[in-house]
Amino acid sequence: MNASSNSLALLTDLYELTMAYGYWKCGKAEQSAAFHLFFRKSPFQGGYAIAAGLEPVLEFLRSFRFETEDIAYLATILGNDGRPLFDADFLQYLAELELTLDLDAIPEGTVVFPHEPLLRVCGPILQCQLIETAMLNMINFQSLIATKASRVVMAAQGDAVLEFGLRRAQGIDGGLAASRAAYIGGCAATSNVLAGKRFGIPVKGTHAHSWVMSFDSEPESFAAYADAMPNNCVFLVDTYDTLQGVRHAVEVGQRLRDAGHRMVGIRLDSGDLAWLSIEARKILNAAGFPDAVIVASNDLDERLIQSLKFQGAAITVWGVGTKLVTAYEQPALGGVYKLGAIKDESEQWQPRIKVSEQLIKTSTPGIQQVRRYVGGDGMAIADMIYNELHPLPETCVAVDFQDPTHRSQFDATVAFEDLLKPMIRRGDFVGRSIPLDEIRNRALAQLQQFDRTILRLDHPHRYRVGLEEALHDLKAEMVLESRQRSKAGDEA
Ligand SMILES: Nc1ncnc2c1ncn2[C@@H]1O[C@H](COP(=O)(O)OP(=O)(O)OP(=O)(O)O)[C@@H](O)[C@H]1O
Ligand SMILES: O=P(O)(O)OC[C@H]1O[C@H](OP(=O)(O)OP(=O)(O)O)[C@H](O)[C@@H]1O
Ligand SMILES: O=C(O)c1cccnc1
Repeated sequence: MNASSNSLALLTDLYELTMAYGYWKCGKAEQSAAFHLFFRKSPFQGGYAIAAGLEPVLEFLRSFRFETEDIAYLATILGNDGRPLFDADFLQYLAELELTLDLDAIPEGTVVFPHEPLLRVCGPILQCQLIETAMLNMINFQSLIATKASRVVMAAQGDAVLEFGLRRAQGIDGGLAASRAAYIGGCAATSNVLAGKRFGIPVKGTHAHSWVMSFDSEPESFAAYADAMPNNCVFLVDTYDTLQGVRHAVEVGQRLRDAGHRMVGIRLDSGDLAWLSIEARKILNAAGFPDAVIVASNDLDERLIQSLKFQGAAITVWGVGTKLVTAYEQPALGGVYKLGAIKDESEQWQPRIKVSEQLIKTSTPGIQQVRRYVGGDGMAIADMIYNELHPLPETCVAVDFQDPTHRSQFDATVAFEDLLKPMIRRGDFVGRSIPLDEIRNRALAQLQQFDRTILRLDHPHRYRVGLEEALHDLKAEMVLESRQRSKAGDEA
């Protein structure tokens, strides 16, 4: 019997399971821990990211359990000694395991910055560890693509961006997840029909060169397309001679108009997109089609779109595929998942730190929350990461992450929002499932809260993210202690 399940409990790195086994063996399985998922550097040389991937994480957690066939598989894994890696009793423990974790998360579509916890997981350390890899996988990829999309959409300056990436995406899940994330980042539609069905994203498309090539002539191909879909005609005009193609589109467009329909526009997919679009616009306008859209595609990304805008291109809709869905110039967001605190035998939280030679890689201790201060004009002023284990003073001081000599003060009159929201408590979902359109609107609205100097594509102005002073001091103390301990160890 193959009771097929949606659970992805085995979607993990083996070391999560070996650690889980270790925790179980040494009696630490139920010890409470707090982990944070964050990235250290904004992608694409930019200054921000768009949080995405939470809904799939919630789905993963909702369906998380080790099925009979998962347990049977785990029983077949052998260690280096050729014996089963895991005890039967441990596998029985996994078979009965139900997650009892707390999860707080920054909602999808929020503008986020390096070092800010996008997710905070509290509960039995064994459970925290078992879900690490899958959560990183989902948040890293979708946040990366949502960010890429938001840059592309920003470069398009209000023109629609269509996501055309499925055929060159990183596999099936990469294609689906990318379409979802690209929509969050502001794309208007996708060519990916399954993503449309699954996530409710608008689907749009034109036609390929093969359509034109399958007829004896281009006009014949356009006419046949118009017969089949008189209200959905965006003619691909560059199969042979692009400007001649535009004239052929115009001829068919006039026939459509005479029959009471409307040609939507044309698509350019090769050649000098700036020059061709300007010439095509002249032809379309002269023929009485000033509203016909000009779609462009061909290896576009945010920089090329910016350049084409600079050149005065008359493109009104941008079809962007490969470079968007593969995050071509930076194919991964380096999100990590670090332990911030653990409870001791007397149930007191003890902060923990991972010290690194590189200050940027030294983790932040405590149970963290992110506070975003907002000015009277609605613009974000700065973010402050604080430790929920310590009460905040009336006036908070945020010590800049990169430059500790820079400190900002926020008294009780400054408006703020705490970004991490309760999603799961003791295994039960307590958040709200947010429709994708609402997430997308949140991202678009959030971007308005940040100065364009912060959002610009390259060498952006740095938005201030700081550690609340007491947390900054705790971190500094813990780093010093750790250094002293290792020095003492060296000397002993
Ligand atoms: N005006 C422009 N400014 C900057 N880059 C452009 C401009 N027009 C097109 N490009 C880009 O130049 C690259 C090459 O385009 P081009 O159409 O010459 O080659 P191609 O795609 O190999 O053509 P074909 O499909 O006909 O073989 C593409 O990435 C395209 O987006
Ligand atoms: O360049 P991208 O940003 O990835 O956008 C998608 C590309 O995919 C299609 O080309 P393809 O050659 O696959 O098919 P076609 O015959 O429709 O041009 C389309 O014409 C675009 O050029
Ligand atoms: O509809 C289109 O024009 C399209 C779809 C996928 C890839 N390239 C183009």
